[in-house]
Amino acid sequence: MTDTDTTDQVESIAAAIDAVVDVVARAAPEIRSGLPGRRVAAEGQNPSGETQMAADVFADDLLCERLGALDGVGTYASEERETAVDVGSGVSVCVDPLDGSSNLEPNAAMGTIVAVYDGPLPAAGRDIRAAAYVLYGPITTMAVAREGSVTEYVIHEDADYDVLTEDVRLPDDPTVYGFGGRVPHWVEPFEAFAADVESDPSLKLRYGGAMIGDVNQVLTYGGIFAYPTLSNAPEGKLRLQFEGYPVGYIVEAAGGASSNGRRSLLDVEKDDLHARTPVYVGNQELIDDLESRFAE
Ligand SMILES: O=P(O)(O)OC[C@H]1O[C@](O)(COP(=O)(O)O)[C@@H](O)[C@@H]1O
Ligand SMILES: [Mg+2]
Ligand SMILES: [Mg+2]
Repeated sequence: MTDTDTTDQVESIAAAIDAVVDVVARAAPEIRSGLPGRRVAAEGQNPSGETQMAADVFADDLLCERLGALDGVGTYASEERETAVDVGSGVSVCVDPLDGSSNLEPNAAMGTIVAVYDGPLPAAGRDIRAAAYVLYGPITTMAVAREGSVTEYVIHEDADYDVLTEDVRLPDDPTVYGFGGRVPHWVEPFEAFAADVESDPSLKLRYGGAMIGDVNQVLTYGGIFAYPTLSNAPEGKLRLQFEGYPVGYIVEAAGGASSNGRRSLLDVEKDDLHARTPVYVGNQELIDDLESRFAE
């Protein structure tokens, strides 16, 4: 491969990332406005064995169609479909079309997550070139991580979007934590860590049940989000390609840390597209402390 090829490749990946981010931002108001009639179960289950909501299927179909049509996108995969779809040549795009869709019924926050990999799927964490999430909160925002920095945008109803914050950084002094999974299923090292976090007077529980909402609080206030290993599910619940890698990449690009309990999420490798992983993301010192419990 020549130097020119390498430069061309870098440029075409950057152009594909620009296009993916633009499509996701512009689709967000449409996804949001498509939710009201779709807060009901669809017929099928997703490959993780979870009941799909009509909104999961709707968002997946819409994103597959729009992202799959882009020049420079080679593969589309999502949490909602068994196998990746070959859509051309270029980067691989992995999507969690609706993150936290069990929040549809109680009308609480949800997200859309996208990861762009330079390589075939299932990709390695270090193949990730960009990651983004949309947060459907009281307003619609989007965080985009690429080249080691995170930019936050506000997305307007007409699908235009503006920069809110450049170079988003986790605050140095963490104040929030949110831990998923049933407490009786937490394992001893995590229980001990959680007990210390709970007794720290500078930290308070803020847990909303959609990873993207909970992670965005960590990005905003500093702290830690975990969906941990569980005694009845050692790999936890969240999926590496669609949730673990992108959220780890975003939090690390914002100056925080990510872990599966032992190493950065980006260094975890699994050869199943829908493989799960424990997820711990937040301020470096909290992740270091967490990892030290699992190392004991
Ligand atoms: O229902 P539980 O066990 O509280 O799990 C909550 C976690 O599951 C998720 O909803 C999984 O994501 P999906 O909604 O995309 O399946 C996370 O957003 C959230 O952190
Ligand atoms: Mg999810
Ligand atoms: Mg989902």
